[in-house]
Amino acid sequence: MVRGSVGVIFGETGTFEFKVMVLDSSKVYRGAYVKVWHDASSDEKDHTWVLGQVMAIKRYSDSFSIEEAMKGQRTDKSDDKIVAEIMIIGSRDELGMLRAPVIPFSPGSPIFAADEGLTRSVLGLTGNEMSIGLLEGTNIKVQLSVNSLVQKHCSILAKTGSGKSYTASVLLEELLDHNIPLLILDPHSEYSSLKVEGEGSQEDFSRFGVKPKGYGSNITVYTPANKALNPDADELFRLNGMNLTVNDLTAIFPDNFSTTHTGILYEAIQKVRTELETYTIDDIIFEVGNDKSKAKWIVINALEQIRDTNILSPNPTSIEELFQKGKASVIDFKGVAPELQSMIVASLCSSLFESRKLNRIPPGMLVVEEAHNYAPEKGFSKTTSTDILRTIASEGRKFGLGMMVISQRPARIDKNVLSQCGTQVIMKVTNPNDLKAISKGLEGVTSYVEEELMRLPPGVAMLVSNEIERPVLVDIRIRKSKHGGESVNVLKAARTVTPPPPPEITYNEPEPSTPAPVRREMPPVSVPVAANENATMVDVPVMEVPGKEKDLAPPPKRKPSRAPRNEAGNEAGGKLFKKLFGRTDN
Ligand SMILES: Nc1ncnc2c1ncn2[C@@H]1O[C@H](COP(=O)(O)OP(=O)(O)OP(=O)(O)O)[C@@H](O)[C@H]1O
Repeated sequence: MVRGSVGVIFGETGTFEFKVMVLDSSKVYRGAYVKVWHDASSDEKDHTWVLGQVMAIKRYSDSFSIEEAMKGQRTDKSDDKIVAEIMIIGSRDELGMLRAPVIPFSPGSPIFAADEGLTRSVLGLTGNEMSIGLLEGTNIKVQLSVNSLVQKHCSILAKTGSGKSYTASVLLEELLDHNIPLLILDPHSEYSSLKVEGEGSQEDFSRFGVKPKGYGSNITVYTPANKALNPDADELFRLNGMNLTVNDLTAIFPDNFSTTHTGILYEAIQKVRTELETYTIDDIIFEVGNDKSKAKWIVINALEQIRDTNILSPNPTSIEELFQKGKASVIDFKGVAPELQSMIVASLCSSLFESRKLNRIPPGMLVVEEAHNYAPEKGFSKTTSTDILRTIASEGRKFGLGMMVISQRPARIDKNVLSQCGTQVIMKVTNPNDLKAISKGLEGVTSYVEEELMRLPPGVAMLVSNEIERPVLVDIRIRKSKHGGESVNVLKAARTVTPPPPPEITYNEPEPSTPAPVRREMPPVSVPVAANENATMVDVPVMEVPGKEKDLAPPPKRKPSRAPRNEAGNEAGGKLFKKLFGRTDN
């Protein structure tokens, strides 16, 4: 036996694979990397170490009697034969190109456990900036390049509970350590825990060569709702409510505006613009009230719905505030209705892209959790945010705006978005449609890989990237910061004593002051509320409609059609507010 060899090639060999009789089963296991000296060619240039990987392993023995084994008398298993199937990956030539042997290996050649240098260079693991874990079954660090990850986008795909948000947070920690600005769209309040130092065994931290760390003041959590609904948020998130255009408004709830309604809105905004330098949604509502058609009520209703979300403000959250070097802004969508979420994503991402194009903000990364909800594949659903996410996916790299796409349903994400991701981190996936979507979108993903994905244990990911030669399995490192988004242990919760109810929240939301409107009291009248004009009638307060003789009078003073807002910045009790944010007691 050649010193250090872990097996010997036998049988028929090819240029893509060969079989090995295993001598040291602690070094040759499924997924292990091995090396073999190639000197079958007469050309000395081809004499080199070649890297291979164990794809399958079999064990057999024919030197025992079944009868004895059935009686449990087969205790000596030392004559078991272990056979491994090796797939040849190749070697690097003097130009750094990957080459596979053109002449098969000789049977009888010894194989060895691969060393770190060869494994790294042949696989192309040459990044040295972001440590995301260890090559599965080895102590070899897997490091990615920040530039490549951010510029060429990345995706993190896995079935629920397989470690998507954990892995995403590992990448985000690394990006924060490199001062990359992050904007995180967080539907489940999972990312605020980046603030807090992680817990875990010292052994785990040292295995991966990292130390616990909380990112504290580098993380700011914004709520598009309010602080009564989301007391953990640091700041309110608001969109610009001044000088809105027809497109701005119809994009919010597109289904609420037919062509007729858009026309009424257009006319009203044109008129408001001729009279006021700056105007609010209340001014538009008032002007729509001057329209003669019955259809105006639909428009007023839609505009009031938008106003009552309280997402519009004269003091909007600026992109410059959200996207800063070394900072992560988390938009926590807790308690925000899906249609409003996608409107916010559309508006926010458009501003982000425009600001980046104009170099008003530094290069950085947009992180989209549950991306199938914001950029769904055609045929699943329609959302206002799909177009801008597609644009960022296809054009973002030109401007240094990267996107991290995270989803548990790869089959349901817009293909144009998914296919633009140069780095894919895939964890356990079992749904056949999702597996198909992953393998369709990736080069080098074979049916072997699909099988591997179904069997991945938690915490292990398959890394597929333009930078590396073939998919590799990575044991994702422990988080430096605390993991959020743990699932609730229902049984444990049921067994614990119910705590006393929390103290009632009395919260005066410090909403920026809107210009105080003057209002008129109106009797209720019946108007249709659905998007079609023949819909059922309900009672709503109505604005005064100017009579014929009043048409000649100067334009009326702007007066919104509803009662003034209270100090908390909203009309507590608005039906839509309740629908969108779940409660109204703020
Ligand atoms: N690399 C890892 N090391 C240690 N634990 C991990 C790792 N990855 C995941 N876990 C554990 O697995 C659990 C599930 O992970 P995570 O919350 O990231 O799943 P998820 O896919 O985001 O789930 P969901 O779809 O429900 O949000 C967590 O409790 C986490 O502690």
